Amino acid sequence: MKRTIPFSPKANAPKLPKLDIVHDFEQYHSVNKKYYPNPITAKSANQFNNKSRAKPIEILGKLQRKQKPLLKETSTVIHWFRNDLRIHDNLALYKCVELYQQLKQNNPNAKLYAIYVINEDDWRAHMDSGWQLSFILEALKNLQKSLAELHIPLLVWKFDDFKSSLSNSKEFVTFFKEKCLELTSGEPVAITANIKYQTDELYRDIRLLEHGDQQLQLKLYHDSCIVAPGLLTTGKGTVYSVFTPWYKKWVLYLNKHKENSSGICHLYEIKPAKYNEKFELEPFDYSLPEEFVKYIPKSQWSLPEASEAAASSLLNNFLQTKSSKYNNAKDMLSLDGTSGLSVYISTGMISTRLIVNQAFQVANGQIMSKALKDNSSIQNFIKEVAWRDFYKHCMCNWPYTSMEIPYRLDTLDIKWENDPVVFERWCIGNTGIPVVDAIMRKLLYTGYINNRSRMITASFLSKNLLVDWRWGERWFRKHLIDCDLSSNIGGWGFCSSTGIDAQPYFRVFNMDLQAKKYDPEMEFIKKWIPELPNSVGRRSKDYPEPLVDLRDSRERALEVYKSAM
Ligand SMILES: Cc1cc2nc3c(=O)[nH]c(=O)nc-3n(C[C@H](O)[C@H](O)[C@H](O)COP(=O)(O)OP(=O)(O)OC[C@H]3O[C@@H](n4cnc5c(N)ncnc54)[C@H](O)[C@@H]3O)c2cc1C
Repeated sequence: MKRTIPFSPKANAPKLPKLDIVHDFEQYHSVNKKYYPNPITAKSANQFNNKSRAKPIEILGKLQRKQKPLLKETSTVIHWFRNDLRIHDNLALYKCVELYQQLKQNNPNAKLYAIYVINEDDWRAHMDSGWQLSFILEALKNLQKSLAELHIPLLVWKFDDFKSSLSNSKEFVTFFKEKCLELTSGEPVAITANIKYQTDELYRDIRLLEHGDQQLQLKLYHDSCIVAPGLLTTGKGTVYSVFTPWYKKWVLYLNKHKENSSGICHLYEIKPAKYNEKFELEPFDYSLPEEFVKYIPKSQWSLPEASEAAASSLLNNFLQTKSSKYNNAKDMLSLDGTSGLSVYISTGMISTRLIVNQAFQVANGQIMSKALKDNSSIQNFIKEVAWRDFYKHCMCNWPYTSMEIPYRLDTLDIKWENDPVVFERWCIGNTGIPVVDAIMRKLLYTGYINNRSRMITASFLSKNLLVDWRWGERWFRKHLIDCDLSSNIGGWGFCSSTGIDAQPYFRVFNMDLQAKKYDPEMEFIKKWIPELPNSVGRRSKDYPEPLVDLRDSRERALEVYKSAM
C-alpha cells in the first residue's frame, strides 16, 4: 500500500516546504520476509537464555582464540572499515598499522590498504536510513582523502549478487576472499576490523573466521564500546540486566584503568607518516540509489559535515559552551541542549573513548565517585554515553533482541491493536496530539530528534495507540540519521516496557504534561505545526481532532498490558 504523505504545511510557514514523499507503510508492519524467511521464534530465542544455543559473540570469541599465528609470507595488511569511519583512536586500524610496520622490517614491499564494502541488500534488510547512508558516503569521501595523505589507499568494493544475499552468506565470503586475493595477486593477507555487535554482522564474521585459511586471516577487535561487552559481570559472574549496578562497575573499571591525569581511557593514535609509496587517488564512483533517499525531503537536503574534524569541533564546542547546562537543557524540545554527536558516534567518526577522555578534563579529572552521587551536568553526560555501552552489552547477551524479538518474551502476548491508519498518522505527524505531531514532523524533515522526543513518541505509539513498538522501531531506523540498532531497540524497549531495565508498564506519559514541561512556550510545537491556532483550546480545520482521548487510551493500555504481563 503506497501513499503520498498528505501533510502539507500552510503557506504561512515558508520554511517548511511540502513533503512530497511516497511511502510504503506496510514495510514497517513485520520482519522483511525476503531477507528473513524464517524469523526466529520465542522458543528459539529462549535457547540463548537457557544456554542450549551459543550466543554469536561467544562463538566469535572461541574462533578468535583458535586463530593460528600470522603466516610469515604475509606481506599485505588491510584495515576493513565498518562503522568506525575515522583515523583517530581506531583500535583495529592502529593494530593494522602496527602489523604493517612489523612486516615492513622484513619485507620492504609490504603493503597497507583500507577497504569499505557496500552491500545494498544489507541496507535493505536492515531498513537503513537514507539520511544515514548519505552521511556515510560523504564520510567515506572525506576519509579517503585523509587516508591518501598518509599514503593509504581506501578502496570501496560493492558486493552485488543475483540472490540478494546478505553479508553473512557464503556468497559474500567467496566474494570477499576473491577480492582480497585479487588485490594481493594470491599472496596471503591479514585483515583487521572492529567488531559490529549486531547479530547479522557477528554471523558474517563467524563465517569468515570459519572459512579463514592460510591465505586470509581476519583479526577482530573490540573498539566500539569504552568497556567491551562481556567484560563486566556481577560478583557471581552472571550477566547484568539492570543499568545502575552495571554502571557502577563501569565507573569502577574506568577509574581502575585510568591512564594518567590526562585521560581515563587509552587512545590508539597512529603516527602521521607516509605509509606506502605515493599513489594516484581514484575517488570511488557510487551514488545512493533513489530507493534509499526517496524518504528524505529533497528541499531540506542538508547533511551535517561528515568529517572527523567536524565531529571534534562539535565535541569541543559542546564541552566548552554547553555541557555545564546539559542537565537543564537536554530535554527541552526547542533547545539544542545536547551534544548532537550521535550521528558521528553511530557511524564511528568519533570514538566514545575520546569523548569521555575530554569530558573527564572538564570534570576536573573526576569520573564519578564510587557512590555515584555526583549529578553534575558533565557526569550525567558521561552517564548517557555509558547507556550506549550498556545497550551493546545487552545486544550481545540477548542476541534475539536484534532479531526483532523483545527482551521480555512475555510481552509477545500483548494484544496490540495495530491499526494501520493510526500508525500512518503517527508516522507523518497527524495524530491531533500537537507535541507528538511536532516531533514526528521534525524527524521527517531533519532525521534527528532529541532523547525526550524519542521517549514521548515511542511511549505514545506503544501505549496510547497500542501499536506494536516494533513498527515504530523500524520507522525510526529508516528515518534517523544517527540510527544505532542497539540504542534504538534499547530505547524502544524502555519506553514500551518490553525491553531490558524498562520503565514499568503502568508508566504512561501524559502528553499534555510533557508538552507543558518541555515546550512551555509552545515554540517547538508552533514551529512544526504552523496551522495550529494561537490560542489554547481553539481548534483549526487544518489540524485533525486527536486520534485518542489521552485518559481513556491510558486506561486501555494499562488493561491490555496488565493482562499480558
Ligand atoms: C525510542 C528511542 C530510540 C533511540 N534510538 C537511538 C538510535 O537509533 N541511535 C542512538 O544513537 N541513540 C538512540 N537513542 C538514544 C538517544 O535518544 C540518542 O542517543 C540521543 O538523542 C542522541 O543525541 P545527542 O548525541 O545529542 O545526545 P547526548 O545527550 O549529547 O548524548 C551523547 C551520546 O550518548 C549516547 N546516548 C545518549 N542518550 C542515550 C540513550 N538513552 N541510550 C543510548 N545511548 C545514549 C549517544 O551515543 C549520544 O550521542 C534512542 C532513544 C530512544 C528513547
